Amino acid sequence: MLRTPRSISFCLTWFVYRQRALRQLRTKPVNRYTHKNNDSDDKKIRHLNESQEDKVFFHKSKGQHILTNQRVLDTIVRKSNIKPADSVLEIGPGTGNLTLKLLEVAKKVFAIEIDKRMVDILNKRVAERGFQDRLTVICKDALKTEFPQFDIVVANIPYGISSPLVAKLVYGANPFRSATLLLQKEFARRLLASPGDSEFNRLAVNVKLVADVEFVMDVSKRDFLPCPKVDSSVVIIRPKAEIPAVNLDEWWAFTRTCFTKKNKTLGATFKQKKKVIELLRLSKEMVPNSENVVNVDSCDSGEDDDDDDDDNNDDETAIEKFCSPSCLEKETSLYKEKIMRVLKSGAFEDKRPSKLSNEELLHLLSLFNQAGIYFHDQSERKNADNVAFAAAYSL
Ligand SMILES: C[S@@+](CC[C@H](N)C(=O)[O-])C[C@H]1O[C@@H](n2cnc3c(N)ncnc32)[C@H](O)[C@@H]1O
Repeated sequence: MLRTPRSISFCLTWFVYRQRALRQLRTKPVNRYTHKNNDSDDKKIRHLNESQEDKVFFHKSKGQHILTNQRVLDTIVRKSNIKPADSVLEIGPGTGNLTLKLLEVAKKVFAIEIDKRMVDILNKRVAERGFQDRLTVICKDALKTEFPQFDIVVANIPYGISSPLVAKLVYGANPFRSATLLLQKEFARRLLASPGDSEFNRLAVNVKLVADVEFVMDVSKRDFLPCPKVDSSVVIIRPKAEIPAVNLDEWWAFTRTCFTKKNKTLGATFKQKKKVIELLRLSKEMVPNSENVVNVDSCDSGEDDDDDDDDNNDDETAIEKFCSPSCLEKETSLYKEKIMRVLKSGAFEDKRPSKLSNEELLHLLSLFNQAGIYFHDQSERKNADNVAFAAAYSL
């Protein structure tokens, strides 16, 4: 009899505590700085953050994972081979762990950071060390900002912008010696991949056209605060002294076509009706009535002919203004034959893009262009400034 009230009271107490604990869990910021280890730099950062009026929380959406392993930071700086007269560009300095090390060896550091809270912490730490005269912080989105002149790049970048950022660097207007980048491991593997590797894709092809990529080291996720879900790697990208004479817009459009399905044979890719119509439409827009395509006048009106491929309606509508449905069928079929002739002439029909070197791909593109087949409207703008570039191209 006496036991019942006590157990009810116990249950009630347990329930209240549980509700309170659940509420706390729900209100706790997801990326709160909670990681514990004994690394001295870790303590420094936590102390630094706690000394701020507003405590700093790290945002996953901005890729805010702070590198705290001193050995890794030192290796990155050492491998970057920074000369005393060098200006270094750092993308995403965060709280400044890497920036402080860069300032010890470089003449000048330009740091582009999107988060004002990080900029405040960075400026404070840099001023404490007396380096403020050699640091210029640009509080903007690195993809939407013109880069200043720099000699080399050293950065632990936010992984979410890896592809457009690498594109902006290697295809941008600023000449530079090298870029030492800490990247997501899988992304780094794709940059390093060679023809025939499973990771080899359009990114590798496009970067390899203009730069060499060297592997430096893998970095464990445990070396970051807060700890990310993925491991990382450091690579060095070095722009090539000479790059092939190729229209880059044409090259990107060509590699985009070839690598849509990188393991399909080129014959299968270029046989697709949608692809043929796309290329036919482009050739008509560039050179209406050119000898590259069948003359519209030579086609009969053929209004009774059916087209049974509904998938291609958009492309077909786009070129309807040029000819009737039956004429389109004939033109498409003749254009397909022309494309296949080019592939056969270079023995490319049965080859897969994932196994081709850049030299082979360049050769195929030149064969297409010689035959009057283009992948990008040659009359369109050629020199994108590097801000527009990053927005427009993702490798
Ligand atoms: C991975 S953290 C690196 C922090 C620091 N470099 C380190 O190694 O500890 C990436 C940093 O990039 C910043 N960031 C994210 N998106 C950015 C962008 N689009 N432009 C510039 N900075 C950005 C984040 O706020 C964050 O501070």
